[in-house]
Amino acid sequence: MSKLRVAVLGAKGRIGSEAVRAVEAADDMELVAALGRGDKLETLTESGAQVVVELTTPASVMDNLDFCVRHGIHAVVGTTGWSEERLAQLNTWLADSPETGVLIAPNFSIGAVLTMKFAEQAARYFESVEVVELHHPNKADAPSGTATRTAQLIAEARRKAGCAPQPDATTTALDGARGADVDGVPVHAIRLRGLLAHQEVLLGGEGETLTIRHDSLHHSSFMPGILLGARRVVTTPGLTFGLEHFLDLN
Ligand SMILES: NC(=O)c1ccc[n+]([C@@H]2O[C@H](COP(=O)([O-])OP(=O)(O)OC[C@H]3O[C@@H](n4cnc5c(N)ncnc54)[C@H](O)[C@@H]3O)[C@@H](O)[C@H]2O)c1
Ligand SMILES: O=C(O)C1=N[C@H](C(=O)O)CCC1
Repeated sequence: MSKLRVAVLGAKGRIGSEAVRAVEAADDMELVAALGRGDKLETLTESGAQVVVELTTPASVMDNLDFCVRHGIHAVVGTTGWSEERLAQLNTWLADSPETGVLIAPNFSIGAVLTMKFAEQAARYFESVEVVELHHPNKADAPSGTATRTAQLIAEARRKAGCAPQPDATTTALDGARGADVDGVPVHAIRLRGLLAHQEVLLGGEGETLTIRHDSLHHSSFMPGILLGARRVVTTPGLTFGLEHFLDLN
């Protein structure tokens, strides 16, 4: 059977360099290009890449995806910074290239995907819910893509269940003291040397609390998800948001 021809964008970065090694080690894949900042995107077409693993920066990701989708190259995207406007733009490009698949995964680690799922399930049973994400201090964006997605899933679950707004008597607060408001859910971002990627979802009800915590201790935690994404995206046209859609979680 022929091997899947995979390219990595952001190949010298923290997660990109790990992805290069993971693709090289996968029996069913061939690494055909490993591009860094300033490298020509035409290398992707010249190398016959079928799937691009996009692990760059929010400033670069849209131009890279524009190129990939225009050339019918599928993409697995871990880069953060997704807004409704960006997703709409990407969907417009995909409409002109209906065979092409793009997976955007706020987090590729199975534990983080399960954290999001468990938080979504638990959200409607508790009066209060807040998200704390903790990352290495080289991270460029806050809150993390994972925390943003977690908060959105929680908010949606609470809306569907008709939950009342969260109790919070705070009337005076220093800017930022109550975190960022993501769809009504407070999200707090910690940046600390020694950490990689961690998240706690704190839920509180009368007389009890529930804490759901996940820790990525090494970039290797993201690799099975990236490889699964690359295998599945080639037969899944259009936009898929979240690795959970490629996992049998129900
Ligand atoms: N979804 C996930 O599971 C997951 C996990 C870890 C990191 N991330 C995200 O992945 C992104 C990268 O994270 P990182 O920690 O590796 O950052 P990093 O800064 O270490 O790496 C980014 C790399 O991309 C390169 N780059 C920038 N523009 C480029 C371009 N146009 N073409 C090719 N390369 C380009 C940079 O030079 C750098 O080497 C961030 O958005 C981060 O949040 C996602
Ligand atoms: O290290 C990072 O940067 C990470 N970014 C993603 C996010 O913003 O959620 C996933 C975890 C690691």
